[in-house]
Amino acid sequence: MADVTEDLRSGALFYHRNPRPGKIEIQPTKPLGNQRDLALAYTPGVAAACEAIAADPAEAAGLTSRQNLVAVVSNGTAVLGLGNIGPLASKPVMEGKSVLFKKFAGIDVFDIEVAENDVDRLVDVVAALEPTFGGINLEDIKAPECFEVEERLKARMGIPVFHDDQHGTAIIVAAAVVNAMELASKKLADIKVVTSGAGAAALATLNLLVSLGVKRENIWVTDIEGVVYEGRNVLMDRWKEPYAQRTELRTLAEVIESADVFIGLSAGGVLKPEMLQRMAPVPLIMALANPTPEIMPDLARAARPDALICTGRSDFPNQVNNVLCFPYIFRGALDVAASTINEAMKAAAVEAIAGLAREAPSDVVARAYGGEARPFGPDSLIPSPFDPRLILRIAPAVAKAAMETGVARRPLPDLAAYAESLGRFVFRSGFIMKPLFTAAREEPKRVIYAEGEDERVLRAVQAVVEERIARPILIGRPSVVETRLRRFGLSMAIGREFDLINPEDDPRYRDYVATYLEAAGRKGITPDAARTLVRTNSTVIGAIALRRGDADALICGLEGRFQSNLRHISNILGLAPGARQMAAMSLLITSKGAYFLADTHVTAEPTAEELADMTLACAGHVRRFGIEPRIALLSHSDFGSADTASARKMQRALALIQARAPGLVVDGEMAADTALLQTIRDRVNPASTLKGEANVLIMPNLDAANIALQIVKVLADALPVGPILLGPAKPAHILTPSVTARGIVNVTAVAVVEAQTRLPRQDED
Ligand SMILES: NC(=O)C1=CN([C@@H]2O[C@H](COP(=O)(O)OP(=O)(O)OC[C@H]3O[C@@H](n4cnc5c(N)ncnc54)[C@H](OP(=O)(O)O)[C@@H]3O)[C@@H](O)[C@H]2O)C=CC1
Ligand SMILES: CC(=O)C(=O)O
Ligand SMILES: [Mg+2]
Repeated sequence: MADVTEDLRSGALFYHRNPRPGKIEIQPTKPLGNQRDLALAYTPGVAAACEAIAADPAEAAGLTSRQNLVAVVSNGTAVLGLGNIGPLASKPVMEGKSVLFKKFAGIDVFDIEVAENDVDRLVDVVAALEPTFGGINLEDIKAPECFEVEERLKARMGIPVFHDDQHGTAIIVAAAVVNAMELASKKLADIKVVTSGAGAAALATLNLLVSLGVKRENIWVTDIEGVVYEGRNVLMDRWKEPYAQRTELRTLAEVIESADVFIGLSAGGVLKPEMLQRMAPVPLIMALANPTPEIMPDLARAARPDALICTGRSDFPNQVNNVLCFPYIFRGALDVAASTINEAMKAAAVEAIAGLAREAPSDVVARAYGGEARPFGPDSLIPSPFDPRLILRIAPAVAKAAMETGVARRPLPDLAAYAESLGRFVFRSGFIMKPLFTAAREEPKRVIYAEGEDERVLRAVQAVVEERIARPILIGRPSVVETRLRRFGLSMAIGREFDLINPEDDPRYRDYVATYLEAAGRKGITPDAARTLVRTNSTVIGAIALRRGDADALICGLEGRFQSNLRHISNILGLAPGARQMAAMSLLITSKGAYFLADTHVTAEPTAEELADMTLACAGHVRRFGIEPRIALLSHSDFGSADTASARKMQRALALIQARAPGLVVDGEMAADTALLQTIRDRVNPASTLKGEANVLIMPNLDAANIALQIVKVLADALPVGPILLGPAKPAHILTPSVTARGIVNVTAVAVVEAQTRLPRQDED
């Protein structure tokens, strides 16, 4: 493998071998834990599902996984740019495509490698798979056979058939061309396009570009035989024929003269630096062969500093790869049960992808690329594959186009709701956070961010502004904030979308010192210390601003220790009426559901009274998520099975809680599995007042809570939200240094809703 380092090669082999061979497995989606499940899933119960489908084939969509199942089919004749390596050797690529379908769009895939090169027989094999699948993705089948295979399958099958190397590639190349021509101020109708390659990807790309306005007479095609010209009879076919030029020119080196766009979909290294010299000003060079591009970007850049350069690889800017398209075009098609993927659906995908690149980059993109996400420009012509907005934009656009062109068998009643529902594939926090975002948007509050110069805060604040959930106030130096906004390509501006407190120069400085001394003068803060801290400690500044009513909520904690931030907040804000101490609740969003844990960050050994306080405070917060709390007081002991001090403490806490909030669903002390599984609870204590799975887990001490939080977070790949600070007089949250921008946005929504509806006194629950 040229241009793939030995390090990457051995790393890839290790990756594929360990911890078990391959990249994908199949998981059941229903329990099969007992005799009854067996009778439902298999015989005799399964007969009911079979009969329903026999009576009405449309029932298959609701009774089987077919509607979310795609076949990635290859015969291994044009595997990447590796050529005809056969179906077995193609399997790693097909498994890879399957993983991408699943990870990016939640689509299940069987990869099907077929040892068959005869077009008739290959068509028969694939067509016969129709009962199994909701869609067919043909992959790495060489031209010209691939054209006929696809055409005939489309005619025969009632489900989408999509040759990814043709159309996935065409769509993403077209999006990049559209954007590049905008940057270069060139019109599609005027540009000269030259290809290297006249295969599946190249010809489909040219067909799409022609439909978008590129003139056929301005297109010059070359392949292994050189220029495709009128009268050539070697390696010609009816798909190349429309691009044959009446010309004496015979080589790529000749036809590249004055070209605006080079599209390489052939083989590594065929484009030479001297050829680039002769291209038009601001040429677009798309060297898309995998794994080795037609020219390496550094060589191209050296030859043409003004060029816009794309490759198919993830290790260079502008990765033009069909992964940006195929998961999402299928998502949209499957979700409306489209009978086909037609031209309108492809055009919608081009427009969605091109448009997305022109939006400001998201924080998730930035994280995936180590802070290297760029705003729209020469090095960011198209979105990155990790842009979470791809699915949100492409799938609805495709579904809409399918509906408008009458190929959607199950049109969606509400496209906006559909687009929103796709968030589940992106932010696992999307659904559970939804009620808070909606509520926050109804009455945005002023939220102050202590670490206003931090990249994550800036990216989060851009999202907060776009989501319209708060009016942000950043603590930071204006020059630093402005420079960083520019560097990260964020469009918001000081005074327009957000306000700033400059710690080095703020007219309210004296007032803030006075407020600080009034709040904390009797808590060991001397006037000298107050003057210094009000200049240097952003948590102190933020808390004072909150106390004075200059803001409605505070978010801090990206810097400094949790306990020291907590001390400042306690000193300056004090406790809410009825609260006896602070506590922290953390939300963990797992694939099994959402769980709230307390006290994960504040009190090392809470008393029974403190546990009762925090439980009631947690219950109030959990309801803000639209969730009815089902609370378990956890212990090593199960309903009295052990007579230890900590078990007795939890029992006492239960009595206190029940006395103060008789209606609350709470029980304990119990073990964690008893809390989470009704079946165990039925056995251990059938009389438990807790029914169903607990969603609020109160831990006996800080160690247990924090350790459980971190273990579940890591092992279950759970998404944490919080910590959510319980007990301060005004909404203030101390995040942890590892928080992400998305985490900051989530806690902002929590804080805004909290500011809108301060908790009732804890014993009013
Ligand atoms: N970045 C991306 O997303 C994608 C990239 N690709 C890449 O594009 C390339 C082609 O894929 P695909 O269209 O599926 O394959 P095909 O086999 O259908 O087409 C290959 C084409 O390249 C031509 N070709 C091969 N070697 C040379 C050469 N040395 N000089 C000029 N032309 C040559 C072939 O010519 P002939 O037929 O005359 O031999 C043929 O026209 C691969 O490298 C693949 O990895 C493909 C899909 C997506
Ligand atoms: C990306 C891809 O599909 C290919 O190179 O074949
Ligand atoms: Mg391919």
